[in-house]
Amino acid sequence: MSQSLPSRYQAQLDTKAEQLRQRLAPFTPPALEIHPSLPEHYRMRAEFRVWHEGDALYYIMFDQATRDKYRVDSLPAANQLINQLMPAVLEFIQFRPLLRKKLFQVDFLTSTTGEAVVSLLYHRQLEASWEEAADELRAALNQFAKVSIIGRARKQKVVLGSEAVMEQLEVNGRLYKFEQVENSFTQPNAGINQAMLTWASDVTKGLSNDLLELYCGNGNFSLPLATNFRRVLATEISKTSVRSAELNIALNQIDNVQVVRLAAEEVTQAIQGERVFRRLEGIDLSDYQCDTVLVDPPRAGLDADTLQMVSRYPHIVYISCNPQTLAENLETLTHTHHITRAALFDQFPFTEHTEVGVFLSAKS
Ligand SMILES: C[S@@+](CC[C@H](N)C(=O)[O-])C[C@H]1O[C@@H](n2cnc3c(N)ncnc32)[C@H](O)[C@@H]1O
Repeated sequence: MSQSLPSRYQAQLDTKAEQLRQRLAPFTPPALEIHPSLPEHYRMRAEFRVWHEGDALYYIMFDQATRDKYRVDSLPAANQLINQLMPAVLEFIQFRPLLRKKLFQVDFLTSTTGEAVVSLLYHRQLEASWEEAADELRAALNQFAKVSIIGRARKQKVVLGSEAVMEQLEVNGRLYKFEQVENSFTQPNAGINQAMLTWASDVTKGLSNDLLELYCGNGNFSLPLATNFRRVLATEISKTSVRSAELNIALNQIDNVQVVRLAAEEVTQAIQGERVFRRLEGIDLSDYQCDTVLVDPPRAGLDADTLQMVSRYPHIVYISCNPQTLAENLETLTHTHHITRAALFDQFPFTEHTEVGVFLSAKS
């Protein structure tokens, strides 16, 4: 008899937890805290290639191992809204050449508040008649949610509605509003994101002075953590995300977070006084007393200079989407720090991906 979904879910989580325990074992962490996800319908965004075959039109994805394409009519990992929008988009487009011609990809970005941005990507330029047809599609999809449509082609972007969804996440009983912009980084699993924010808030409770944050995205961690610190200096490389973080600070009426567009490598240069940045005009770095640093880097982890810089802070919160590069960085960080908390966040159930949070304190 085949296993039920809850027991298959638990089995995959147990495997991930065991693999992570083994990977972290050389660094003698405390007991691993485990944050399970919903077993399905947890993804707030999804991207599909579109396959044209005669009159037929369907979504495809690619097998990670073989790169073979396979047809996708629904995606259990994606939330209900995406699963409603998926067939509705294709049915509408199938016999409308204006919308269908040279369409090669459809992206869905949704929020728990019932908003969606559907992006249609084309290998052709989009004319005014495309816009009229896309408006009709938007009206048809509005029965499911507040839907915006974006048409993308080479050097062209047409926005019908908004480029973003407005997400709401609850951390320690407070609701935070986050603008999440199409085509820029946002955490895909809203429930797990909420768990990560609550965990980061918990591990930094009782710390004093200021927080330095690298890779802050749209201010996802910056805003909920602002209550634990006197001030937060949050940095990020992407212009879109920095603009979004600034908007999110205003939306949530938070007055102790400053966002600056700086790559992690540039933060190191600025802090060490090696380079002066116009983007830091009006900000006196020596005014900040950052005893804590939070990093949430891409899969590559921290570069050598950032790693050295981070290791000089008494407290480090490290959020990682790649246990392998986390372990490589921990080989350096555990010379000066020990791990006082470690958590597995099952951001991507039934995949080989594991999200990890580690809190380190300087050895006395
Ligand atoms: C894993 S995401 C985390 C974003 C954010 N902390 C969140 O929770 O949504 C990594 C972020 O790092 C940014 N990034 C990538 N390379 C960077 C670099 N060299 N310096 C600074 N930020 C970078 C990306 O734009 C992205 O927003």
